[in-house]
Amino acid sequence: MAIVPFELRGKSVYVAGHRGMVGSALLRRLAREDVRLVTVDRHEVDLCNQAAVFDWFAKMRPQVVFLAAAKVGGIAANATLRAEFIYDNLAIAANVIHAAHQSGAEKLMFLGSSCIYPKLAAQPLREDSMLTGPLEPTNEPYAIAKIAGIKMAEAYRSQYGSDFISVMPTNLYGPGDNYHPEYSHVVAALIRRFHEAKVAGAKTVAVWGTGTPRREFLHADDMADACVHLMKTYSGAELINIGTGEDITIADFAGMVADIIGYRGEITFDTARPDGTPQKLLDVSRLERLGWRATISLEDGLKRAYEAFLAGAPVPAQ
Ligand SMILES: NC(=O)C1=CN([C@@H]2O[C@H](COP(=O)(O)OP(=O)(O)OC[C@H]3O[C@@H](n4cnc5c(N)ncnc54)[C@H](OP(=O)(O)O)[C@@H]3O)[C@@H](O)[C@H]2O)C=CC1
Ligand SMILES: C[C@H]1O[C@H](OP(=O)(O)OP(=O)(O)OC[C@H]2O[C@@H](n3cnc4c(=O)[nH]c(N)nc43)[C@H](O)[C@@H]2O)[C@@H](O)[C@@H](O)C1=O
Repeated sequence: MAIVPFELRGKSVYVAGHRGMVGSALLRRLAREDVRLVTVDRHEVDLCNQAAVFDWFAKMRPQVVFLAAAKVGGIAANATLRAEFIYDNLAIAANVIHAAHQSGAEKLMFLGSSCIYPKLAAQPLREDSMLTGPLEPTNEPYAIAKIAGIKMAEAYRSQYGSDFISVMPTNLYGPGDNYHPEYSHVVAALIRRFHEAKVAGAKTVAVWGTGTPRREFLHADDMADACVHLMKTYSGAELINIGTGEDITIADFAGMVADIIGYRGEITFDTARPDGTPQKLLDVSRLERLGWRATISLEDGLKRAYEAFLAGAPVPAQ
């Protein structure tokens, strides 16, 4: 995994999805770089609208693109809104990747997800395990759309020589997360639920599933730093996992969140809710060979995420 330097300095950099958790973390991180940041709000350009995306790219011609925009959600959102997850994420990937090619973007980073790996692939998950087995059913539509984006980036590199790279983040959390009571990811869901239980003096809190699945959690600010690092150092068709290299059971994680929030009641497990993938710990050896490691510990990251939650960080409309 050779380092291929890419100069960001002085470039126009478009962050697609700039209002989201990762996108806003990218804006914070890129503020430390000498770049010209370019963003466009969803009501101006819906990235599912091909003509609008093509027109905007033809006008703005961003030199560098971080494609963080997507329809995103936790296990219940993915299992329920299956058509929205596949349509929106296919459309966003196809429109933005093609527009970046048409407008001559120098480099593009596509954000995939760890759910693209087979449900029961060997752990830790290596990048070359993609498409070697069946996917986790709850998020298959989303995963298929993400795999299509990955394959698009690869195909444009092959046919046109486009410097389009794909990264596979693990589960993420942090400021600007989505706290929707049903559709959020587990970190945001438990922060909100334990906080509300503490405030209400509730005796018990139900955590979904059996508590036995294992998950790896990376703070959004670490994620943004890794993305900028890889944009500056990596060029190739191979995927790069982005994670911490450590995981925890949902049961132990729930206990950690309860302790940080100060909830002292009982934790129960609602096994009518799905567990999803039993484990999805990423092999981060490629990332480490490219010179990056996570720096925000789960405990410190959760404390920061809870502070952001309490400070009323933007919580998207329900
Ligand atoms: N969160 C996680 O645990 C993980 C996330 N990822 C990936 O990281 C990336 C960022 O995720 P995250 O920040 O958590 O997601 P968020 O939902 O916080 O942000 C997604 C952003 O995409 C924008 N967006 C969605 N659809 C459209 C559209 N049709 N047109 C324009 N903008 C649109 C949203 O805009 P608006 O706010 O205006 O709706 C939002 O700003 C995604 O590609 C996701 O797949 C990968 C692994 C884990
Ligand atoms: C990032 C990744 O995120 C999704 O996959 P996931 O990791 O399974 O998603 P999750 O964060 O929602 O759940 C993780 C685990 O947590 C348990 N769990 C407990 N209690 C709650 C709870 O209250 N809410 C949620 N959502 N989960 C809970 C839940 O039972 C499961 O075992 C993909 O759809 C896809 O989007 C993707 O790529």
